[in-house]
Amino acid sequence: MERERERERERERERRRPKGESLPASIKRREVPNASVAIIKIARSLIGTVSLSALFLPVISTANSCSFFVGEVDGRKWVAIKILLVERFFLDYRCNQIALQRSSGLRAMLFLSTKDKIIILWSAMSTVSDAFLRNDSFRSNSLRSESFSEEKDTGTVQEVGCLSIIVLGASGDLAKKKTFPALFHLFKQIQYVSGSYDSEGGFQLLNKQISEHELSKRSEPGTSRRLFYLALPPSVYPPVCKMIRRYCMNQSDLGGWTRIVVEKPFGKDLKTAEDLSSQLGELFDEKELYRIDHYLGKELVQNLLVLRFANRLFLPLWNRDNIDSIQIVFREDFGTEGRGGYFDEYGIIRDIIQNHLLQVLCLVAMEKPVSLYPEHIRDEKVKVLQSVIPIKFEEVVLGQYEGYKDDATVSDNSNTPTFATIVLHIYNERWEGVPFILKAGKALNSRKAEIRIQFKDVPGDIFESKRQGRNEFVIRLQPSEAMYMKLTVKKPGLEMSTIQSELDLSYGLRYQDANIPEAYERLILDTIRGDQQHFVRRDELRVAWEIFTPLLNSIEEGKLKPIMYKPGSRGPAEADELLAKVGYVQTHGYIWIPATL
Ligand SMILES: NC(=O)C1=CN([C@@H]2O[C@H](COP(=O)(O)OP(=O)(O)OC[C@H]3O[C@@H](n4cnc5c(N)ncnc54)[C@H](OP(=O)(O)O)[C@@H]3O)[C@@H](O)[C@H]2O)C=CC1
Ligand SMILES: O=C1O[C@H](COP(=O)(O)O)[C@@H](O)[C@H](O)[C@H]1O
Repeated sequence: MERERERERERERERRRPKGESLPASIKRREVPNASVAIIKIARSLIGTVSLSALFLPVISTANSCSFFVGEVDGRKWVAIKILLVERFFLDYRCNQIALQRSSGLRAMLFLSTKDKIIILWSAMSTVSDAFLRNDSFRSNSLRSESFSEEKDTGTVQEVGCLSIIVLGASGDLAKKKTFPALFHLFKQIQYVSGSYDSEGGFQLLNKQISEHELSKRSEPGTSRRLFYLALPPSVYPPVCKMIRRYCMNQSDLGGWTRIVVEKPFGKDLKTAEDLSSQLGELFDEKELYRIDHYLGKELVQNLLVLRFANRLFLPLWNRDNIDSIQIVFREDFGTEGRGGYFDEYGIIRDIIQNHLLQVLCLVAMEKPVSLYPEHIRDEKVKVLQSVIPIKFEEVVLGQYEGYKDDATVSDNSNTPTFATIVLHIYNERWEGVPFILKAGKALNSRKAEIRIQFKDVPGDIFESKRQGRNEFVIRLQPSEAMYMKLTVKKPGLEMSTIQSELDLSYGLRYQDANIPEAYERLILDTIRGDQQHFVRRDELRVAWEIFTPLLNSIEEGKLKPIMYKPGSRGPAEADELLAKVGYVQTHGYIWIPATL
């Protein structure tokens, strides 16, 4: 109540405050409701070539109101725009864009006194952008331009050309479920062109249609941007990419580009993945290829680096001295549902573990990157993967749910696992001896994805609290994003006894007004920005396959067989036994009581 009253008082103070008050004399604030055009005009007149590209327009025009701040420091003009009711991502993106346009101006702004209103405003936007600003704004311009390679790619040329996103595989399951909803949410404009993937005429027609579209948008030759999204089976990637290379490349010498987004599965094992990489590598540079893994676009996955490296609290704890085991878990409460044919060829290890869970493992286990520059992050991910030692088959439990083979598209004697628990070990200074347990299953009793970090027992425990359970730090990726730390506390009351409780950061409660974007929306925007941080690099992919290929071969040869489990169960009991064997201690009697406001 008191907090609410204080907030109300603050709102009232804000209402009464004359506009511009408490800003330095050289800074003016203007309120502009629904003002995309006005903002662009004013920004242009102020700092010349501000490019608020097509991407910004829908964002700004859907915002409820915009405030922008203009100022002059040491004779240099700058502008900062605050858009209300817009997702955090766009704020970050916009900040970057302004930084790109006038990095000297922005830095001048940040060099103002920390009590300055502007800094408070920017910090208030979001912790992530705050961290970004603090980390990045004081870096050299060359590093910044590397991080946001649009600028690097295009030199001094602004990206103003027409943007076309071409989805190949438009009638498929992935396009329907993920790609189109994300694109529609972002751009609300979709045209459909039909043609065959192996016909030259089809791609010539496609090129004609895109060119006409670009002309209709008055895009200067050389500036247009074409993003090809391959929502296709990997077998057709090479022929389709050849056609794109031959018939659909745009003239890109004035800041335009062509980029290719490829979906998993990137191959079936080390050899097929490497063959595919080589074939695509002959047609496109690595910087043109975006291997998408949508788990890297999830809010709490993107939070991992901030959590680990922006919080002093975790730095000394995050290692073998304190952590006993780490689980990365994916559970789905439905089966293959019409995707049996695809799934039977790939199985749960290729579908979920080799990509999504392994990517999460990288972010949990990697060392601190030199900077947030995408290549520095991906270098660290590769290093941690290279430190994974060969999987021991006795530390693997496979399962298949009863009824899986009833699907007409699944072979009657299928050996394909729909469930797997696999223990990985990372042989380095930080993690030797800590099991990383990757668990994934379909048709289980619940749907969730989480990271569970279990700490070691307290040495010399005078409270004997270990019987209450160990400390666990849980990062729940979905559903209902949350981070919570299970702690032992004194049971409230006269008695000196202990109970399990939690420090709980439930996103739904803490960030009630925040709109968490879909993973695909973020990643598509990243491809347009040219930011490859959240995409899988070729060498990363190769090591990921090196880790799992021997196990996959043994399953294919029938040397390892899945244990049957009931749909709607926890999966094979042997999986929980394996967990106990590698040291996981389940907490009993812990009851979570959700907080209320
Ligand atoms: N902010 C929030 O939303 C919070 C929510 N909670 C909720 O409180 C509940 C309890 O939390 P918590 O203790 O962390 O999670 P759970 O009790 O769900 O699971 C804890 C661990 O025990 C394992 N486990 C569960 N059942 C068995 C079993 N029968 N045999 C062997 N292992 C088992 C789980 O495996 P597996 O991963 O396979 O299920 C998991 O590793 C959960 O529902 C949680 O979501 C708690 C705190 C905060
Ligand atoms: O990549 C895949 O992911 C989905 C699960 O995605 P989520 O974002 O809902 O967790 C899974 O159902 C599918 O089998 C797999 O191919």
